[in-house]
Amino acid sequence: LSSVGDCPLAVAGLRGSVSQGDRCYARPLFKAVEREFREEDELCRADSVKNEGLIFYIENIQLVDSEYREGREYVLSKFIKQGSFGEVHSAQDVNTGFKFAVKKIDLKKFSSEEVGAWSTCKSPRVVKLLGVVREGPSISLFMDQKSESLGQLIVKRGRLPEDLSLHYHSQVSTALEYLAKKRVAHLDIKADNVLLSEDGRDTFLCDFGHAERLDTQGQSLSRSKELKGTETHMAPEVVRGEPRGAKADVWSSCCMLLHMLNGCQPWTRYYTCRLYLKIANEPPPLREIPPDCSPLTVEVIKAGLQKDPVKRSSASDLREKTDRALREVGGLSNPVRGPYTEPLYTP
Ligand SMILES: Oc1ccc(F)cc1Nc1nc(-c2ccncc2)cs1
Repeated sequence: LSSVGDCPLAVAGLRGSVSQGDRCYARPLFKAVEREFREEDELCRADSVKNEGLIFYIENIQLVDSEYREGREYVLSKFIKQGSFGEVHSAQDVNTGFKFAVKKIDLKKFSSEEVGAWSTCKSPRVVKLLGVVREGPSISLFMDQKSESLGQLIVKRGRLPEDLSLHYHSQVSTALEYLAKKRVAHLDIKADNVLLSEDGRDTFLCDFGHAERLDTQGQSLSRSKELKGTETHMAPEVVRGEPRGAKADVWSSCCMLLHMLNGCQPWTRYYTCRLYLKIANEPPPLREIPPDCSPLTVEVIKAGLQKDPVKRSSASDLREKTDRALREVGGLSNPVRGPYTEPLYTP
């Protein structure tokens, strides 16, 4: 067990236990570990359940005899939500009292991309992945616990004021700028996957369950045509099964901006049927931009909801436009915990 640099890492012992090593080996190792896990005999009996994985931040998560098991080294507390491919609970380390969130994924549904893409992201705008441990037939992903998601705040407030919506959109665009530089597409950008700090002023992107790595041209390496993400926020190229990349996240971030401004997801007030065909064939949902929005906010949404990904703004262009729009409305002045405002339309 040795700590490396400022982020001691427990690297998967391919056989049996959790140990430490260097983060930069996490990804190829994780491919190997994933293969290992898959090939692993399904006969792992309860008493010989394997416990192996990577713990990135060892000071808060304490291994015991180089193992980290639910019910022993940590305990689950309340159920939080159904994340992508697994249930999310809040949890606490028995020895340190450290609280965190954990998503438990069935081994068969586990994609090494969720860890590979996430573990390369070290940005203040992306929630920290604290570690990954296999527990028999499932994989547990540990992350920093946050108080609530942007999705929950929108439900509480009905819809958000323009300045607060632009403030959050600017931060998410910053996260997308970072992901694009790291050649990662998240592919499930939505308010439920944006977590808030205690005071509600800072956002953290989470849930890389649909993430894909990008090539030097910014196109997904996975070549998968699988429909990924949340239908109301899917970009036209995604629903058409065309090559998708970082620009798909830009489209989704503007769907999220409409969700914040209106209090309802785009398309849902006009259609109840499957939306894929509407997204592919109809014009972008610009008619859903609230009439009282400032002109620069309209510019942001028009630039991000270009159906052709080539014409669509990049995350960095969109962040600049969003910051200008926020300045035009006088900056962030509304409180995060403010009054309930009736959504423009309740489905
Ligand atoms: O992909 C994950 C990997 C590990 C986790 F622990 C959680 C997630 N996914 C999500 N977690 C949340 C959430 C967490 C904590 N508080 C409020 C919401 C919303 S989506």
